[in-house]
Amino acid sequence: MATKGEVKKEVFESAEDLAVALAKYTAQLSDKFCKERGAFSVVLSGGSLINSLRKLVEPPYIDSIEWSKWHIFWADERVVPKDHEDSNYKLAYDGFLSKVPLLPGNVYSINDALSAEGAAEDYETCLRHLVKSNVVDISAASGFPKFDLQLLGMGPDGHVASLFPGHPLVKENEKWVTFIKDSPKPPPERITFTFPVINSSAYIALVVNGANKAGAVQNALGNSQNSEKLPVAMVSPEGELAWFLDTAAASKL
Ligand SMILES: O=C(O)[C@H](O)[C@@H](O)[C@H](O)[C@H](O)COP(=O)(O)O
Repeated sequence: MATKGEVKKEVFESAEDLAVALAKYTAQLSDKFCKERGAFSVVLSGGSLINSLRKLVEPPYIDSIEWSKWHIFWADERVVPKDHEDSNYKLAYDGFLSKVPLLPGNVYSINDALSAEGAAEDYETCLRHLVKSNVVDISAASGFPKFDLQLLGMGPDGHVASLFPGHPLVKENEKWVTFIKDSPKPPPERITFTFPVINSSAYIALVVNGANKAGAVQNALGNSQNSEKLPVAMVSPEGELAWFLDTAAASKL
């Protein structure tokens, strides 16, 4: 069990080693939460993270994980139809979700018929129902939903979810889910979890690879004195933060 506020960091020689370790970590947490709560709430983001989850769809995990107890959410989603190439849902579905026996009703994608603002409100309403029914835990400390595991990537600029450096959304501290219409990374319209929701998590895995991310990793984990904190450096869950880095991303540490 994690110590409150514990930060772990592991650096992997290859993408393969990282994927193996991430699958093991996720499967162990799945066991723990399925036993303790009868459910496992898992938050995905987009990007290369989905490929890093590829070992979960293979033995032994494909057979040993209690997939019917998983509930899948998105830390951020682009406001595009679910079959659009830019959709984080489509990315996750094609690369991961369609390959494991989840219950379709346990996959909480955004309502793609709504505007960005409407979709964010609708997603927050959905989360509030799931907190009431105990599918999603609530943090006694913050009053925000407490997801069992958030699997987050990071952009080269240090963004996490759709919380970008210097953007006012980084400071949102009331809403659970909000929207952005001027994302510096296309597409411009997205919905995103806010920092209080990210930081109420029981476990967060930050999965980061590539030399173009070394500076942002240094900002979060190194001794960068005068640089302003990037969003990734504000990730500080109630529970455990585990960094999964490749050697290139860790090269400035
Ligand atoms: O909607 C998005 O744009 C993604 O969710 C985004 O937040 C992603 O996780 C990072 O940009 C890392 O992406 P890579 O791992 O592909 O660099």
